[in-house]
Amino acid sequence: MSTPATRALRVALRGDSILTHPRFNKGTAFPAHERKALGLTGRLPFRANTLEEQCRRAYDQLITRDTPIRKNTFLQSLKDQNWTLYYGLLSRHLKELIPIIYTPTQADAIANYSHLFRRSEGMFLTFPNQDTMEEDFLEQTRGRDIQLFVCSDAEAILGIGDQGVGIATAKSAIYTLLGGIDPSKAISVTLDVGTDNEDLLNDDLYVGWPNGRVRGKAYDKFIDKFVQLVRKYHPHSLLHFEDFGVTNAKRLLDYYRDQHAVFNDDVQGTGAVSLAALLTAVGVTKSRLADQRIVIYGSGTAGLGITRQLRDAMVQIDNMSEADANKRFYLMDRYGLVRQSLGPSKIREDLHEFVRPDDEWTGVPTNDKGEIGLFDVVRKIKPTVLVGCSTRGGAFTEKVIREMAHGTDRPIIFPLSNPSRLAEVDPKDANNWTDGKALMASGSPFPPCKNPRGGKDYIVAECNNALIYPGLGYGAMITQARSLSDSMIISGARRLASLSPALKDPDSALLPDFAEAQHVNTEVAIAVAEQAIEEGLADVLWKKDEVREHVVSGMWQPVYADYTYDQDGLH
Ligand SMILES: NC(=O)c1ccc[n+]([C@@H]2O[C@H](COP(=O)([O-])OP(=O)(O)OC[C@H]3O[C@@H](n4cnc5c(N)ncnc54)[C@H](O)[C@@H]3O)[C@@H](O)[C@H]2O)c1
Ligand SMILES: O=C(O)C[C@H](O)C(=O)O
Ligand SMILES: [Mn+2]
Repeated sequence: MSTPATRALRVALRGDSILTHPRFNKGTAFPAHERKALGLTGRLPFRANTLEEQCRRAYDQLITRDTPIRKNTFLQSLKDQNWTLYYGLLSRHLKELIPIIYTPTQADAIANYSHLFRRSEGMFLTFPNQDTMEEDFLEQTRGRDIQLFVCSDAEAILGIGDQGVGIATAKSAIYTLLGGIDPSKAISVTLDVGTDNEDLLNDDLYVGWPNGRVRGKAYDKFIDKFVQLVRKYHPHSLLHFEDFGVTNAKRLLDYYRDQHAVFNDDVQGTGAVSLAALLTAVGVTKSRLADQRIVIYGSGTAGLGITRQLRDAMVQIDNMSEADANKRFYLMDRYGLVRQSLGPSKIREDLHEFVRPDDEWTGVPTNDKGEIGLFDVVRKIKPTVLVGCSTRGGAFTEKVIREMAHGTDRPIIFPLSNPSRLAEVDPKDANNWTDGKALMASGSPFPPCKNPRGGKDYIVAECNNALIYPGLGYGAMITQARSLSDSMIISGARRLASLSPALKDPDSALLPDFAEAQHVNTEVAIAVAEQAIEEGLADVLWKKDEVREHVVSGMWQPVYADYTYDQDGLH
């Protein structure tokens, strides 16, 4: 039975209003009987197309756009018109189009958001309007079964910093594309608390709130007001945090994780995908996680998230004590190696477990500020693993990489900073400098590398959290898990690692290709759902052997539904 409100909405969805509604619109794919029932016969050209034909036409239009950013704006318009066609097209050209709607092109789209702006998408909750936040929230969510909120305050967008507004919509689209989440059940939320980006503040066309960033108690109160609305009206939803600044990301995650199913992608998603890549790499080098000496270059949100995830995996998988596992890590930041004598003014409190003692470094050269740089760290400790999440493009110089290759046979090198120009090293260079011995994975997509010793090209795995976060999130959502536990995340990472090509052929990529990203995320979701049930965190009563079927059948697919229409409206 439809309520008067939904009936009114259904009856209203006729004619132009259905053609301009991206969720229900089929464009030329409306069949004759639906055209007749919905008042569309005179609004559409005669011939009805299949989705396949529409995808062909859209693709032909897309490829006339000659730059990635023009392709991105074209696809954004398509998304505003017709979700089924948009996701149908992306699914048919996954590998080619993910870099257009997501990393790396998304970085340019966000940096130019105010100038490319055509139509708003998702929810905007802005600091000066906080008195009406509940009304504004309900205006878009009332009566809807929202299962996923993807929110960002845009303080640390990829490696390009404070952008005021942006990112949540692309991350949400990837959930649908790769994780099968119904786009009508997901909502992206911009939490606009201002920006400290002077270029934006001086730009007359900037669409966000032109004010310095709100911080401290006022910021916390604003965020809390939003989180409490999510909890009150959608207690079973997943709340995904994206690209918050380093002073907020982990703090908010820790604060809310016992209250609601929250997930921070930069901390946990990045930790999980990096763990999967490293599990495969140590399989190739026939060693254990616990045997590695790991340098984390850039100890911000992602750097610490990766460190803690790898550390926890050493404890869980290799039965190491936490204290011993902590010692396998050498964290670095803009002031060099994170070591005792830097003092509390430089070392954030959450890095304390990983601070190196000074006596370990006597005799090692320092700069005039007493800092130890990457080359000297590499020379002294001979790392087996070097991870970059510093936003410093080119920081892994030839000298550093060659030194690393002196100390270990198969250097494991992950330049994870995005977009491409911020990668700590171009994999092609690292490949040459190590004579093709490096085992690599990068945050943005890079082409395969020629093998300097002949033989087949080396495929650089794309170690981007999009290979796992849609599955982690969907696995938690479909089981209505009360939280997304560390064990659920480790299960997802292990499942991802088990699908890596390098497991079968050590010369292959460390992670599955993004062309497989839908299948991979489905498998991750199954592993996460199984673990949620095993841990007693799930709110569903499925037996283990039923999980796969529930996960797969619950996924939203970009295919047109048949509409029926009666006096109650559209169904
Ligand atoms: N591949 C992925 O899936 C993935 C996921 C998350 C983040 N990232 C990338 O990682 C990078 C960092 O993201 P974040 O969210 O952690 O940002 P962040 O700002 O929290 O962290 C960056 C850290 O690098 C440090 N840093 C800056 N200059 C440095 C230098 N010269 N040497 C050493 N450290 C330096 C900063 O002080 C900071 O602590 C971004 O480029 C982002 O795109 C990639
Ligand atoms: O957005 C991405 O491509 C990955 C990651 O979340 C990032 O912040 O770089
Ligand atoms: Mn991110």
